[in-house]
Amino acid sequence: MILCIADVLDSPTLTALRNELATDELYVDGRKTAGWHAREVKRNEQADAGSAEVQRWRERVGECIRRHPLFQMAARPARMTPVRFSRYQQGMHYGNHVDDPVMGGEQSVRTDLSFTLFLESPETYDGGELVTDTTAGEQRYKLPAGSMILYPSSTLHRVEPVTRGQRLAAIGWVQSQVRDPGAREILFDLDTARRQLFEREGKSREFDLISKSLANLQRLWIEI
Ligand SMILES: O=C(O)CCC(=O)C(=O)O
Ligand SMILES: [Fe+2]
Repeated sequence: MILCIADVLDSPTLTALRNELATDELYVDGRKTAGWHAREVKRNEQADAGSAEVQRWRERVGECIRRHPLFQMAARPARMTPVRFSRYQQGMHYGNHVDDPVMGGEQSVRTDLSFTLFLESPETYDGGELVTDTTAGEQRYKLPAGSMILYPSSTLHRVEPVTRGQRLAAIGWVQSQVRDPGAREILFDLDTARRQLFEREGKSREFDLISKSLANLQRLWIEI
């Protein structure tokens, strides 16, 4: 399941964050954190370590993502990597690759889900689409600033070359409490359906039975 989540960051937060990330000195070559095969195709910059202020922003953005109700429902996060800020200036890109199955940090994270939170308005740059390359064909994503795409880390994907302006994004990886993507989607669908039912009819007998099933499926499938 691939999900786009709107309004993860509001406009004043985005403006403040873009100001913070406007300094060239913050960035290092993105190849530093790529696995040996991805390094071949990775041409971007990252503000990973940076100043104490950047560090605070990484935590703050991570919290905004973690707290988002739709992210909670879709990802069921057990662990997350620290958020990484990446910048693609004109000519930069990240060719087709698959993300490493385990990411380091203080804690290892099995990468079940990857996310990209777009930080620049799409009109301000050309190119820079995130492209997922699946057996069903390619899908291209270039979302409004503050919106995020959540996709299975098992997907082959790339970032198209930026041909004007710059692409700024916050990216990261999630280990889910529900390892199986099919099971995760069933929980997401049931939770969505019961919330819609509740909005329409309040706390009905049907709502209670779906809630019971949802809770019992979680007992079967959740690993903590
Ligand atoms: O910036 C993006 O949208 C994705 C970046 C990416 O694929 C990665 O860092 O592994
Ligand atoms: Fe990737």
